[in-house]
Amino acid sequence: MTVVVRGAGKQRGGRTLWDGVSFDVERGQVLALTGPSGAGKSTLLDCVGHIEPLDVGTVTIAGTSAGRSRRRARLLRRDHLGYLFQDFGLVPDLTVQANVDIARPRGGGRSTRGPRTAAALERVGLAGRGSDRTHDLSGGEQQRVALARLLVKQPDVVLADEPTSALDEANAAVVLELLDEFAAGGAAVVVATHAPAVVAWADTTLHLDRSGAGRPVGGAPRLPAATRRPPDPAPAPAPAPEYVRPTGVVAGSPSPPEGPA
Ligand SMILES: Nc1ncnc2c1ncn2[C@@H]1O[C@H](COP(=O)(O)OP(=O)(O)OP(=O)(O)O)[C@@H](O)[C@H]1O
Repeated sequence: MTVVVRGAGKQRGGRTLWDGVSFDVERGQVLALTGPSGAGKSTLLDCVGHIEPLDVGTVTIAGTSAGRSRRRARLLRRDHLGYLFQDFGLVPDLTVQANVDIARPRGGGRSTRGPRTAAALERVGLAGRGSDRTHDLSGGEQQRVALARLLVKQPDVVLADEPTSALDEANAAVVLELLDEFAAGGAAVVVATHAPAVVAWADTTLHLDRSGAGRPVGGAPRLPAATRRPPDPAPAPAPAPEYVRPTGVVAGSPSPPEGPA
């Protein structure tokens, strides 16, 4: 099990965002975190990502629990975790190449960095753009740079916060396709999202209901692969491009929540 969350709770401004949250994400599985705005999806993602601590409970990543140790949390971030942030998480004054080179590649030393970066940029459609300044790129292009960084890093766990919300359909399809590849390669993927198409694409859903108790009311059984596709697009002047998750992706089932039902 790559991600194991048990009895997690978090308060913000004196309010319980969520409490008693428990879930597992296996290798190759995609979990969608859903819930209304302010329910604490991004905060839960940050806690799983060891960007901020839980108030109570535990998060175990690839068999390691950092507990209260900042050093262990930093090592988990470095060695196992990869992020797609809503604001792309890039350094605006650096070039595209430098932003991808920030990633610490799994296996291989510095000598492999250049070729890996070049291959990753080509994979996301940014070949030849390595010397561009990041702040000159469109939002979709910046998200592609962030994806290239993940391709170099190849993390065990990919955490994505609204990864398609600022993108047009073509760029959103690229993001889901790449996230699919990470899952197919054995990563556990957790996506905070409002997008019905992303929820339909994911294997399982964990719903934060903003009840104060903050328990996950979701954890829907994984849809059969054949039905795991975005819903038919609403009638529109032009048909929306649609991304269908390929079959054969390894995926598991969610563990029942441990919190109060
Ligand atoms: N650094 C912070 N300090 C205090 N409160 C915060 C902080 N960050 C977020 N919050 C509050 O915590 C609550 C949960 O925020 P969060 O961004 O996790 O929700 P969300 O479900 O991801 O929302 P959205 O769908 O709008 O992105 C909100 O009420 C927010 O105002």
